[in-house]
Amino acid sequence: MNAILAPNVPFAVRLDTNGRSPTQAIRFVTESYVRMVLAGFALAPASLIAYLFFFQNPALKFEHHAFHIVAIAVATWAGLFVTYVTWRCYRASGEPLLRWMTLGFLGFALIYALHGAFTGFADHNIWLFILYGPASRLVMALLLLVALLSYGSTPDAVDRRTKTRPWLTWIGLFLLVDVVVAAAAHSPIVSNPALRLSMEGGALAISALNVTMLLLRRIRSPLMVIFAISVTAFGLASLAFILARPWNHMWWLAHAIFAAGFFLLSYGVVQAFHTTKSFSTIYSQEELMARLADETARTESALRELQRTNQMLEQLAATDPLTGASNRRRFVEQVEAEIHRVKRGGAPFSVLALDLDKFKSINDRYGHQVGDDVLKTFVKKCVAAIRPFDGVARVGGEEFMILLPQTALEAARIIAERVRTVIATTSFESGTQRLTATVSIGASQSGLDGDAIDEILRVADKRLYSAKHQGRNRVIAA
Ligand SMILES: Nc1nc2c(ncn2[C@@H]2O[C@H](COP(=O)(O)OP(=O)(O)OP(=O)(O)O)[C@@H](O)[C@H]2O)c(=O)[nH]1
Repeated sequence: MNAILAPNVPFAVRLDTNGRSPTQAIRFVTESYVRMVLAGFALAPASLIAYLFFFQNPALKFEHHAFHIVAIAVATWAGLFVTYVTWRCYRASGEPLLRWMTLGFLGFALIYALHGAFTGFADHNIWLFILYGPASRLVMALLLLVALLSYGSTPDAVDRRTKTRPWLTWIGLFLLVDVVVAAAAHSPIVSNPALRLSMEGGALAISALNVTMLLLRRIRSPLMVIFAISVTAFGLASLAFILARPWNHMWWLAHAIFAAGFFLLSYGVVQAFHTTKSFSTIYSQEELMARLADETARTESALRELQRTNQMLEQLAATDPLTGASNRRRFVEQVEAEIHRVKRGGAPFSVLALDLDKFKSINDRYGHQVGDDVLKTFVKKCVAAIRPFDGVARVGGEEFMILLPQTALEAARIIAERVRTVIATTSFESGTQRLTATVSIGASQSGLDGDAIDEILRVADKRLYSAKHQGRNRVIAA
């Protein structure tokens, strides 16, 4: 395998002509490809416009009033629906871009509705019917440009979002545009083609400016990419309307391009509605993945912390707070585990029962604090005298037990003797006090002295009390 792979390695490195690693090069190529695909997608209507411009038969027309009325009615209702969804997003996020987009959709719907409603006037006053189209596109293009200019601005305060008055003012303004267009359609200036062309050309220029600014500001969030493609479609639709004559194929194509852009933008709005209710803070897949990784790392570290805390709590719950030795509960668990191990064929274990001699008189003579210090030192000395895996437990006031896994009684006796000697030769210190103490120890072995925990501990206890009765400071193992 290596012989085959080896020549490929320098080849892969040679791919890197600009000092980029191969993965960066591939990334650059794929990102460029995606940009080209998006640009191609946005500009696809241009090829249709060019096709009709060069090959359209000027005699061909499709003048169908009912169809036009239905199409514009659908567009108007869709416009009002999108206005509502965009407004809901704005109410939630307060994003100024969404405020202006809501106004753009609302203005478009209120003006464009008359383009459909006045279809019947096409034969009497064509301008009354036609002019509402460019007027609605111009108004929407303007408001979408302002929307882009407000991209990334601070969200509006909640009380501002809920005010109805500004919305009513804007509705009034849009209705005024309706009236102005009707007046223009009845005035002599309407015969000047510059009127319609300036409105449509204005919409085209503003859409082009909008896309240029988007590209210059390098705004690449997923919804703003949709915004850019849609605005490009609006601009191209205006271009097609400029080149069209009412009812010819270019004219219908212009409607279709505009509708495509409109529905694409409405898709973006609904995406925002279902996610962050915002156009600027919706995340790309990469950002989401990075955030997910961050959150996962945070959760994992919190889990580790929780585990550490749980272990600490478990340790605390199983430990005697004064001496740090295991408590009775933990000791019993450990002995039971040993019993199971022995039952599975393991070597026997032994236990030692230890009781400090005449501890009451230490307390009486030196005080309780000194007694406490003696107990602490006693545990330390025991731990030092036994093996690391043997455990010391405090099972009563000055009563302790030591578990000696895999230890027969004779070995337990030797260990107990070592503990006894260490304690008897220790100088216990507490403040300025120095004192000595002794310990009595009883030992028992699993199997030999019983198989159940109660039996084994009882025998150890019995021997401990024999040690006491025989004069203390001694070990009894049989
Ligand atoms: N300082 C201190 N003393 C304790 C603690 N727990 C129990 N004691 C004392 O330990 C003493 C145990 O005394 P006894 O059970 O009479 O036995 P002893 O004096 O050790 O005599 P023998 O066991 O017969 O050798 C009592 O005085 C208890 O108050 C503790 O946590 N700290």
